[in-house]
Amino acid sequence: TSVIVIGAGMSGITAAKTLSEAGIKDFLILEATNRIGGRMCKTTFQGLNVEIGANWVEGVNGKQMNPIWDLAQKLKLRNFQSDYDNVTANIYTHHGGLYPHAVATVAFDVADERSNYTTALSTSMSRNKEEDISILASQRLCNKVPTSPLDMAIDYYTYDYEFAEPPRITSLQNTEPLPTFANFGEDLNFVADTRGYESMVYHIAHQFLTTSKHTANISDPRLLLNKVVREIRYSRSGVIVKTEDGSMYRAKYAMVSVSIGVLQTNLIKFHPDLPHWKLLALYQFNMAVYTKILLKFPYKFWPTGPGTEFFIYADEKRGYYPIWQQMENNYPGSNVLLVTVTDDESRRIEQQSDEETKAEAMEVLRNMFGKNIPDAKAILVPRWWSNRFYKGSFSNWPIGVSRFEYDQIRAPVGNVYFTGEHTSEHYNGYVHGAYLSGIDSAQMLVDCIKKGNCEPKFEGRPKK
Ligand SMILES: Cc1cc2nc3c(=O)[nH]c(=O)nc-3n(C[C@H](O)[C@H](O)[C@H](O)COP(=O)(O)OP(=O)(O)OC[C@H]3O[C@@H](n4cnc5c(N)ncnc54)[C@H](O)[C@@H]3O)c2cc1C
Repeated sequence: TSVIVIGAGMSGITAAKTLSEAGIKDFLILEATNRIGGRMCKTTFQGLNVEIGANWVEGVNGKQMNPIWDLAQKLKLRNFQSDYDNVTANIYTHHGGLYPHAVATVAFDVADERSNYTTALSTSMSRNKEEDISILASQRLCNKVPTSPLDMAIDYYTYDYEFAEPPRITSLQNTEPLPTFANFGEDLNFVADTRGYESMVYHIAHQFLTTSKHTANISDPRLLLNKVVREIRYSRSGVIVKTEDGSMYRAKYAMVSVSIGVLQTNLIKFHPDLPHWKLLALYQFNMAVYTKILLKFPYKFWPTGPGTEFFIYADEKRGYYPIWQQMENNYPGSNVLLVTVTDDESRRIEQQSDEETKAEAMEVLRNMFGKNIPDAKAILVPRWWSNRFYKGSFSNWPIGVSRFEYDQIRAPVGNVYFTGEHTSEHYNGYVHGAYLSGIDSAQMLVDCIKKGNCEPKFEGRPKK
């Protein structure tokens, strides 16, 4: 085999397809789980097909076409443009009831000023090649650090809800403005299709892997499921990949597409160890945790209709069951609510029972809607952080990592290549980042195999 691709999520499958199209067809894909798609993953909840991983096509209706939006349209994936416009009118206090619209509007205006300031600051700092700071530091500079429950809730909605980490951690210069929205557009479209968002990965796989005529399942012997890679030995003569079941595979090259969260653990042992420069870069980047909790009710007690899709709960504790989405648009008649938590709250919730989480969520809902609402009949709590094959949901760019270090994350080490959303040049954290990185990393490898160009050029270290 020429290449062993490790992992069959969006990036691994796209990388293998790119290799195949370049005539490199003797590859093998080793995937730890019993399915392809990775963090694009549907499941059933109370009779609905729902997404526990990626849900939105992010970056729609902009000056460039997001390739994932293009694919979603070709596949006619059922989707809905998320309506955030009226969220100012839907912010609940932790004492019960809504904030008066005028109060919330003023708070949103201040948040807008803060955000405009930070974006302008980021642009000028990048132009002047100044060192990066956190988003929080930029908020301090404009003397507008959010401290009240209302301001913190709006701040959470602006930053944590996108990056899954707070402004004190997130890099200013690498997120403001964010290439996803600047290039592909500001809109987000929520996928709610019985085939699942993962059907996009299957669609790509079907274009180059053999499919069984009877079942439409992938039957290609080059895709091996339930193969947990535990060791990669690499040397000038090639790679030897060992899996948990004791199998051993040889190839000239490896393409590693596992998440940066997995690369930060010792699930996969590299022999020799990855070099210090590589480890430093991998360990400095962050794997954030974003958790979408679904709750099913006997009936609706929340407002529905235009302008009600999203509502915010402003607790004294920042990030405590903060962002709610009612699913009437996406799953009519389902009586389902989605609440999103991130970061430390996600980790805390993953470690407690679902019953405890349900009780906490119910208390929050009773704070918002009163004591007489019915208990949830069912709850779904995904656990991406505890899962050894993911260790979180997506990468987030922290302060202290420059473009130079970022390039080290995606740089190959000998004949071991790296791909995945965390290696995307501009779109880390997103499905389109995973897709584009699969193409880019495979192209790097094709250049090496076909043209002997095995030392890809990245930007040098910035001069101080
Ligand atoms: C909760 C959540 C919400 C998200 N929301 C959005 C969203 O709305 N919009 C958006 O654009 N993006 C979103 N994302 C991010 C998006 O899902 C990812 O960026 C993208 O799917 C990552 O693809 P990937 O190929 O890089 O990695 P993965 O999908 O993680 O693929 C890597 C594969 O490697 C396998 N693997 C791991 N370890 C091993 C091993 N040792 N041996 C063999 N195989 C292994 C895994 O099982 C997996 O299949 C979300 C992610 C999560 C989890």
